[in-house]
Amino acid sequence: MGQITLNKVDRAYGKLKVLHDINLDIPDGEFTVLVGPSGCGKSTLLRLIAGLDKPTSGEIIIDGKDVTKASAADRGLAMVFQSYALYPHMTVRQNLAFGLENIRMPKSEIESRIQEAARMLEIGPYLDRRPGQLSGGQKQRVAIGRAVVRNPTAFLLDEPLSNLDAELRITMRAELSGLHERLTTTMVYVTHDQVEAMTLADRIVVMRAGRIEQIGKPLDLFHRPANLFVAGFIGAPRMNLVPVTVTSVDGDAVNVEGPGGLEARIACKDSGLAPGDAATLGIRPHDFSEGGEDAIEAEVTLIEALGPETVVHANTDGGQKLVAVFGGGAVDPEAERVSLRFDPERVHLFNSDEQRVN
Ligand SMILES: Nc1ncnc2c1ncn2[C@@H]1O[C@H](COP(=O)(O)OP(=O)(O)OP(=O)(O)O)[C@@H](O)[C@H]1O
Repeated sequence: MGQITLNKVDRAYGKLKVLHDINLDIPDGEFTVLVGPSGCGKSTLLRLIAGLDKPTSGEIIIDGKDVTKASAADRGLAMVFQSYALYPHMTVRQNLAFGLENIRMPKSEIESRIQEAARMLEIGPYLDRRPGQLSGGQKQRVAIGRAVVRNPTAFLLDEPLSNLDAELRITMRAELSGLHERLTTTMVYVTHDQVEAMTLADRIVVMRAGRIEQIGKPLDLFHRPANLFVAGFIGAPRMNLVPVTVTSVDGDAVNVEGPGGLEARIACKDSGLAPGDAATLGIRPHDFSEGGEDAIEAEVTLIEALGPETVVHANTDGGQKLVAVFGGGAVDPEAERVSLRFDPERVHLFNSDEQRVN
């Protein structure tokens, strides 16, 4: 089992409140990823679950048991850190065995767990080396191995891949995903890398300034962000956020106008918007196509030809910056102006409280 529940959890350091009213239910076996900008409280939340820190108020329940006041050792969880946290003077084998020897596990059981973890993580050839004789990727495998041998109720991983180079991160990402599939153990994973979040998570928890903004499956967050913050945070390049004015509202649509001659009729019922209201139109860079009627005219500021894709940066006549992504070769790399068209069915409309209304 590995069901984790947080009820009304707050954490303050003196007067600084870093977590506000966190309510989160992580089902057994789920891969949950906590994302958000630097300083939003992801690591603090993970440390509270781990028992390395205690909430100022609220409760933490693991498998139906209130562990709010329990020590880290009594929670049956295993943590993996960005910095690996291996003992430098011990061999890999000793690093893996250390926690198990401390709880006086029989030697034969320790050895069989080490062999199993070594096989799973392909670290068998390095068991007699010290951490200083390993590459970054190998060290991180050992750090994960040390968690695996403990057979924990849940894995808590704090940016485990951020010290690795780009190529290795991709490999390790796939391996972590495979590990979760094999072990089916709950994993709670902190990252600020949204590709990691999108590819690893069963559910993503998006945080901002100590609060949860939205919890959902990766593609639900991408297609149905609850608010402007989540819309801007999930997806790369970032969603274009264009200020618009509501010109009219009828039963099932809102008409808006904006910079560069932008005019759009967006299907939405009960938006609460009225003519004259300020709103924000969200358009994903991949949802633009070139030219046609109703297009937004803009001056090109940069074209990045990446091969399979071309990223166009442009400024509308009203000074609105836009980013559009087209297929490779779809745009003349020397173009000075561009006409950007979007499908009103694919855009997002946000009210002045930053909530999505369509
Ligand atoms: N021991 C502490 N004392 C005082 N403030 C702290 C302490 N630990 C964390 N904070 C503050 O709490 C806030 C949240 O920090 P936390 O490390 O949880 O953020 P994070 O989202 O994990 O950030 P990052 O992505 O940069 O690691 C920050 O403003 C940080 O300065």
